[in-house]
Amino acid sequence: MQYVTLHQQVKMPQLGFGVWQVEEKDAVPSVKKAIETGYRAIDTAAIYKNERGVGQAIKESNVPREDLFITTKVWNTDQGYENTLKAFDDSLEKLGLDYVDLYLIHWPTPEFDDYVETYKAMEKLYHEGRVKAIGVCNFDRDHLQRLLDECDVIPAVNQIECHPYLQQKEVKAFCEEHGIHVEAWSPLMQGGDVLNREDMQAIAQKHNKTVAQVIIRWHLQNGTIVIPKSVTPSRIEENFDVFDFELDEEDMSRIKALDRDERKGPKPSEMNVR
Ligand SMILES: NC(=O)C1=CN([C@@H]2O[C@H](COP(=O)(O)OP(=O)(O)OC[C@H]3O[C@@H](n4cnc5c(N)ncnc54)[C@H](OP(=O)(O)O)[C@@H]3O)[C@@H](O)[C@H]2O)C=CC1
Ligand SMILES: O=C1CO[C@H](CO)[C@@H](O)[C@@H]1O
Repeated sequence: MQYVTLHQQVKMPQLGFGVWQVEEKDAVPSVKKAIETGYRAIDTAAIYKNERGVGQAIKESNVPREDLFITTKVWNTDQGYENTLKAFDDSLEKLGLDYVDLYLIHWPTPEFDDYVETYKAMEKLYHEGRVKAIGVCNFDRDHLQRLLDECDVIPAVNQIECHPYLQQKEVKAFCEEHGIHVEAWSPLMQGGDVLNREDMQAIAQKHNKTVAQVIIRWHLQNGTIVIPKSVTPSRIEENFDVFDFELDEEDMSRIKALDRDERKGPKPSEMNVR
């Protein structure tokens, strides 16, 4: 496993396991399978409604807590200082843990203008040692700049939609400049068309790998943290089997050329749902 070191000197596995759209009852076998396979980082969120299942799988895995890296997120309706503290307690209780490794703001929802207060509550949790690191999701440069100007703890991570069709050059450059790690959500474009492209299949065949493995490898070689989701045991294994090959410069530049600003999710500035 490869790790990145976050601002808070915490080590985070660069490859983790995402659990959006994994129902509570399926979260237990899926997360247990992931941990057995070797994943040590799990990415959940209050809104995924599976924190109890994730917590149960963690317990049943018998892997020491300190060897696991658990991320959860504060949902839009729980933003604001006091609400965030309550939402965190609720997530912790559901997970059955006494700390989480990374706590993230799920969306900036800029029209409500309360992500700074939300982040300040997360700073309190960080100073109390109840979260090892804090960060954000779906923050554009101007949202990040406000946190840098008005808060004390630099976000450890910005988790954003990122895959070959949406390579996020601008936000990535800003994050790199400020030492904020980029984490890719929907790294496989939710299992979409990109997996069926002939040019991607040619790269995969060259390395005797699948297109999904090539894309995960591309994220890793770009220095991005990556959290593919699957409830299919063979794919859970496949997505982890990416440490025995390397894409060459030609492969990397062919994938780079696929960037076309195509999203699966909303633009951060336009996601103002509460
Ligand atoms: N912060 C945020 O706003 C967001 C965060 N996320 C996080 O990122 C994680 C990953 O993103 P997600 O949107 O789930 O999408 P992914 O890009 O990880 O794709 C998941 C889909 O691809 C399929 N799949 C997985 N592996 C393979 C494979 N090897 N070959 C073919 N198909 C495959 C899965 O099918 P199956 O399960 O049936 O095997 C599933 O349908 C989420 O689970 C969540 O933790 C996601 C969205 C937004
Ligand atoms: O992580 C995510 C998946 O679930 C949410 C909706 O229920 C999305 O908005 C979010 O980006």
